[in-house]
Amino acid sequence: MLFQVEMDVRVPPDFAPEKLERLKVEEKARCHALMTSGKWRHIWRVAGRYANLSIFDVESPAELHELLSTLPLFALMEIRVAALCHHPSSIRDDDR
Ligand SMILES: O=C(O)C[C@H]1C=CC(=O)O1
Repeated sequence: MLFQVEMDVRVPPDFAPEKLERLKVEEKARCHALMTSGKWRHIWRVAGRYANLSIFDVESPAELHELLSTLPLFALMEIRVAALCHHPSSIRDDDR
């Protein structure tokens, strides 16, 4: 199942810089692991914002929630999810 996920990172002004750096390193590693597994299919930076637009390919909404809610930066992110399905005009068979 494909989901569009938009993540806006909201760092409080008083957040400890060294803790943020550690979380960012952990987040990058988790992202790489999930991309390697195929579950995190794409990630793009949203120009002008500390945010990304991602595509996840998972078995269920429950699995997506588990993957997102255990991200190291989860507590600092505002996340919006949209379920995706094949468009009848699409000529691509790999976007189902
Ligand atoms: O930078 C971001 O968009 C937030 C988060 C998502 C992946 C990652 O490495 O950090």
